[in-house]
Order: sequence, then structure tokens, then C-alpha cells
Amino acid sequence: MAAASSSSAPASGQEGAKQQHLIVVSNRLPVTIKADPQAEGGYTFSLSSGGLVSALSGAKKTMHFTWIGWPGLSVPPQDEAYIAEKLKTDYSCEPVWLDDDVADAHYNGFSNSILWPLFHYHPGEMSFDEQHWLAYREANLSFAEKVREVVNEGDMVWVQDYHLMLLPLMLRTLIEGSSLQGPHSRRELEHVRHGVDGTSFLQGSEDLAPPPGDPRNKSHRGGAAVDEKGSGKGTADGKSSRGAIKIGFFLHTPFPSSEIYRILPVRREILLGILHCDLIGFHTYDYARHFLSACTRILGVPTMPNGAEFEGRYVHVGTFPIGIEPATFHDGLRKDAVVQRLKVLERRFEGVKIIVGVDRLDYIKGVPQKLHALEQFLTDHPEWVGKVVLVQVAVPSRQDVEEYQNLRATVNEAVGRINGRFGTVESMPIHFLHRSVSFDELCALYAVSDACLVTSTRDGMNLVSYEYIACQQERNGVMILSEFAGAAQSLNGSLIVNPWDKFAVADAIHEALTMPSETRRANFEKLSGYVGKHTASWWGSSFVNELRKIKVGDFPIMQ
Ligand SMILES: O=P(O)(O)OC[C@H]1O[C@H](O[C@H]2O[C@H](CO)[C@@H](O)[C@H](O)[C@H]2O)[C@H](O)[C@@H](O)[C@@H]1O
Ligand SMILES: O=c1ccn([C@@H]2O[C@H](COP(=O)(O)OP(=O)(O)O)[C@@H](O)[C@H]2O)c(=O)[nH]1
Repeated sequence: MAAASSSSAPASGQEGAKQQHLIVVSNRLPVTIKADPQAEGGYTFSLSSGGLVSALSGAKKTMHFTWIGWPGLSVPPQDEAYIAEKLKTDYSCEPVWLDDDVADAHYNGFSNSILWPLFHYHPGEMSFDEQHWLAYREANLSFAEKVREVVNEGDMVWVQDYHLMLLPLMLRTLIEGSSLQGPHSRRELEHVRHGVDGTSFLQGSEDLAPPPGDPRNKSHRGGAAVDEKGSGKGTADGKSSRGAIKIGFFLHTPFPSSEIYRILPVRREILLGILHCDLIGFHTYDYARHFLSACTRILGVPTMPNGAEFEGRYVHVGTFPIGIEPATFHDGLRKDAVVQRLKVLERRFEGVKIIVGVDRLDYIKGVPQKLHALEQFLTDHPEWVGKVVLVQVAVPSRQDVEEYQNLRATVNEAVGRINGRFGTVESMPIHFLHRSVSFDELCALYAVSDACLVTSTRDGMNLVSYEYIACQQERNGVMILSEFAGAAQSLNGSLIVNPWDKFAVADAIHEALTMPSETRRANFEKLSGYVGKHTASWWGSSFVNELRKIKVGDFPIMQ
């Protein structure tokens, strides 16, 4: 652990003593850094917008706060200190530097080609590769070492998302020097800890090292050694101080049914990784239930509806549905530029109904399903041809991963075919934008649209649906929402659809376009009430307050 003076926490004084230190750890830092020879120090820095940044703005005001993450670029070693200093001073951030190949295999490899498809029920897209697993382990270890540098006893560490599922386990072992003796850990921790040559991210725990010649040393779960830095610095300072820090974890994606989850070759290791938390959060009750049932079936861990007993501790499990800051969109809609843009769009589409779609171009977003449903709708209702358009923003995403390149070709083909079939010289049914749009353009697009269509085949939450509602005060447009998005559990007042049923989605499009204004108003009131209350900052403070309240060693249910 850090000496108090090396942490960004106040070293002493009354305020420092009172304020609790919250350390948020996410794969990416919320700061965009760009090399710019004209800028002071050779780099520009800007705070990214996004759910997590808004969600934590409340906590930042009342707590001492540090954000740890990968800065998203590699720089010459001599520039690292300048960037780190700037991040610390201006943004309370601490960078984790990763080698390019480790960053690539961790993010594009294990995170986005293994965990992402599996967690979104696409096992066919999953390509397990032992080098990716090793990079995942190595990157998680680099994050753990950075946390160890800044953390102090009594701090809360909040780990974000599927990129960092081994981190809680590594923090317990590196920082607290405990928890390696339990019956569940003994076997699988070896797989996380030991490489082909038996090197470990810990020293001094040789009791768990596979003996030389042990076949596990050749297992895909072992593999290349953690580098010198990792193996050398990992000693837990000889301390055994369970409960010295509180650890929370939040998963932004779905947690799949255990029948899907158990496909993962390292299924035990990943579960053990997060079971070393005090609090684990999910967007929905279903995801929490799937996680608990995976723990029981795969690890034999005793569970209750709100937690699991793991190695003498109670791991609390809860649902914390994320939200947005609607005020940001309300303010956006008042901007002159947005008001003007809205007028232009209204004139351009006079007499035409607009359906908006905004998705990263990801196979989980069900864009082909959306296009097929629109095609079905225009086939069933030719009277609407020329009177309705789908404006589909498809934000390029993860273009280094093969499945995303294939998806782009599929979607391009479908757009071309449908526009070719239903288009006229005057109008095309689909306006397809394969790029991101500015915040102002997004506000205007949401506000001008009569319906929003979300057809994700799986989606942790889906914030686009919240943002659309935040922009519908005037128009009271209709939200058509996939039952497979986490948002469907909360957004009562939407038309809920099965995106795999193109006839049902086509019917919902018709219902949306012909819905009486009183019904739209009543639905909007319900939706807007929910979005206005369950904001991003509400989410952030709910989780942090829950973590703060937990007493380590408490067994609330099982006592
Ligand atoms: O930017 P990427 O690394 O490609 O990741 C994509 C997005 O992942 C996260 O989204 C997830 O979290 C959302 C908020 O909890 C949730 O609504 C959505 O269903 C998840 O997919 C992240 O929050 C986004 O910023 C990333 O763009
Ligand atoms: O050009 C765009 C269009 C949208 N978004 C934002 O991307 C986020 C998408 O979040 P969501 O939860 O719907 O899905 P995710 O992409 O995180 O899986 C929303 O906040 C959008 O406003 C964006 O960054 N650029």
C-alpha cells in the first residue's frame, strides 16, 4: 500500500482524515489525450463525456477521488512522467501504461473477442486464445500494481466492467496478502498466478506453485510468465489485513445464463476473480441471478438472492440500473445551434415520419434485425412508402475485430437492397450514417424523431433509449425497445419487442406511427418520470453508499 504521502489522498489534516478515498478503476481513463507538437508539453488533454463520468460527478464532490485507467495511447517513455503529472493534477487520474501488444490482446483479444461475445450470448463469435488470456491476466496485474501504489487502508476501490474481472482477486492478494488459502482458491488461483515456468505475480507463496513438471504448467491457463516487474513487485508486504480495503465491482454488460457462461474455458478463474469483492453490481435482477447461479453450479459456492458466501466472507450482490443525466440533453436542446438544426430537419422531413436508430455498429445491437423489420413493415404497409424514414446512426466500433468487419458488409448489403427496393428519386427509406455524430446533432436527431427503434439482441442497459426519452418533451415520440436490452426492465411505457420476430417489430413500428397523441403523452410521462429519477449520479451514489455501508465479515442473511 502507498504511504499516505504518495497517494493523491490528502496526507494529513482534519479534512483528509474525514474524507474517504474512492478509487475508480476502468479500462480507459475518462480523459482523451492526443499528441500535438503545438500544445504545451506536446499533448492535449480533454475530459471525455459519458455515463461513468456523470455518474461519478456526485461522488467526486463529497469524497477524495482517484481514477485509474489506461490512457488509450502509447507514448515515448520520456513523456510518461509529464502525462502522469498532468493527469494527476488536472483530473485526479493515474495512468496504467501497457505495452501495445498487451493492450491489444487484452482489449481486442480477451475482452472483446471472448468475454464480450459470450456475455452477449454469441458463443459462435468467441475465439478462445491462450495468448489473449495471458494478456488479460498481465493487463489486470498492471492495473493491480497501480492501485497498490495509491491505495491506503480504509479506501474503497470500485472496479468497472468485464475488462478487469481478475483485478479484485489480485488486489486482495497483492494488497491484503490474504485469501489464498480457501478451498476454492487453491486450485484455480494457480492458473491465474503461475506461468509456464511457474512464475507468479506473488512471491513467497510457493505452497501453491505447481511443482516442476506438473502438466498444469503447460495448460493454456498458465502460459507466458508475468514480466519481471509483475513477479518482482508482487509481495504482499507480509501483511494479512483482510478488510483493509473495500472492493466493489460493476458489470456494464449482461451476465449470461450459466448454460452459456459455462462454455468459457476459464469460467472458474473469472468467477473467482470477482468473488473477492465486498459488493458486485449488475444492471438487472436477471444478470445478478445468472451470476449467482453460475457461482453455485460452477464453484459450488453457497448463494442467497442477494449474495454469496465465499471463503468465510459474505459477498453482497445487487442491482443498480445505470441512467443518464437528462439535464445535459435538456440544456442541449436549448442551445441556439440545436434549435436551428431542429428547424432545418423539420423542414427537410415535412410530412414524413422519422424513426431514429443510434447504435455502435456491434453485432449485439441487432442492426440487421432492425433493417429486416423495416423491410417487413414497408412490405406490409406500402401506403407508408415515402412517408417514413429510418435515420440510422451506426457508430464505427472495434474495427480491428473480424466480426465487426463482417457485420459492416452485412449491414451495407441490407441497406442497399432495401433502399433499392423501396427508394424513389425523391426519397430513400433508410438514411444510413456510418460515423459518429456531434452531441448537438444527436440532440436534434432525437428531438425531431417520431419513434426510436432499439433492436439489440442483448445489451447491458442501452443508454440511447434513455437519451431519446430525455429529448421528447415536445414530441412525445414512441420508444420501441428490445426485450433483450437491460433498459426493457425499467422503461415502462415503451413498446417492448422481440427483435428476432420481424413481424412483431413491423407491427410495433405501425403501432408507433399511428399511436394517438394522448397515449403517447401518457407513455412519455411514465418514461420521463423514470429517466428523470434514475439518473447516472443516482446510480453512482447508490453503489458507493451501499459499498460504504457494508461491514466486512457481516453475514446479513446467513447468520
Ligand atoms: O468503447 P468500447 O470499449 O467499445 O465499449 C463499448 C461501450 O461499453 C460500455 O457500454 C456498456 O455500458 C453501458 C452503460 O452501463 C450500457 O448501457 C451498455 O449496454 C453496455 O454495452 C461503455 O459504458 C460505453 O461507454 C462503451 O462505448
Ligand atoms: O455518434 C455517437 C452517437 C452516440 N453516442 C453515445 O454512445 C452511447 C451508447 O451507449 P449505449 O449504452 O446505448 O450502448 P453502448 O454503445 O455503450 O454499448 C450513448 O451515450 C450515445 O449518446 C456516441 O458516443 N457517439
